[in-house]
Amino acid sequence: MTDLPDALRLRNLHKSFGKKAVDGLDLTIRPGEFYALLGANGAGKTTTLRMVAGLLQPDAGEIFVDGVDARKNPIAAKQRIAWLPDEPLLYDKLTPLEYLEFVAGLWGMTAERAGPRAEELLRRLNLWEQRNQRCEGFSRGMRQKTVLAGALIHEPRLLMLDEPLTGLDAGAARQVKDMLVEQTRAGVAVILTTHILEVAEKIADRIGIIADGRLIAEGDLNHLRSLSAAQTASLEEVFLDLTAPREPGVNGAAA
Ligand SMILES: Nc1ncnc2c1ncn2[C@@H]1O[C@H](COP(=O)(O)OP(=O)(O)OP(=O)(O)O)[C@@H](O)[C@H]1O
Repeated sequence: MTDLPDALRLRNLHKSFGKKAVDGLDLTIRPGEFYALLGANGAGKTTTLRMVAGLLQPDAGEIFVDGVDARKNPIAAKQRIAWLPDEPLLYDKLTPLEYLEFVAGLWGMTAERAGPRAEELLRRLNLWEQRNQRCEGFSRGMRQKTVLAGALIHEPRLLMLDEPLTGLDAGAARQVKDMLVEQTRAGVAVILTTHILEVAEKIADRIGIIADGRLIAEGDLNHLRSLSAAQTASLEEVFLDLTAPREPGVNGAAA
């Protein structure tokens, strides 16, 4: 395991839209690691993930995915990535099975490889019974599970999810969370953004806190607690403490 390349390595990543959105970000995620990226609205989380997914061009910096330089070899990098945006596109007139066939076709997968993989994913996410129903009548949870299956069809090494649990009921959220943890056990690295701090607290191996496009703290919950002036129990309190605006000369958050 140790000689595997990092699932994701960002070095000195920059992106500005007039105002800096990502400002010299360094981030490393190991294979099989579950990483939660936290930050207030506008902190730069989505911009970071969109650059990794190849949807936005960085102004500067390095992006390596599973050892592949994503800026030099974007296609090879994309083949290793699954990207689930916060408002994923699902074709309502397709059934889950047709949707997975469509996505597999975009990846150039053969029917021999895609068919069993689609069945495995749909069964695992409790969608097999609905495999031939059009997605147009689906609940938010069923839609989210369908796009998650689509994101995983090509067996990516790095799974990136932007707010994947927002709006899901407890049952659907549990199925998605279980699926993500299962992926990490199979060696897939997972990075997700979430405002549901309990998810990060309970599932993540490591948590990164981003503010103004910079990583201001990173580690497991105990480590983050040790950085917080409050040293309080919940991640919510630690997060609020580390991201609170500081008066000059006040110690607290890690630089
Ligand atoms: N396409 C864009 N054009 C102009 N500004 C943008 C664009 N995308 C993001 N920004 C700005 O970049 C900054 C970072 O935004 P980003 O969406 O990455 O934050 P975020 O941490 O994902 O926030 P949220 O939790 O609200 O999703 C914000 O100031 C945002 O307004």
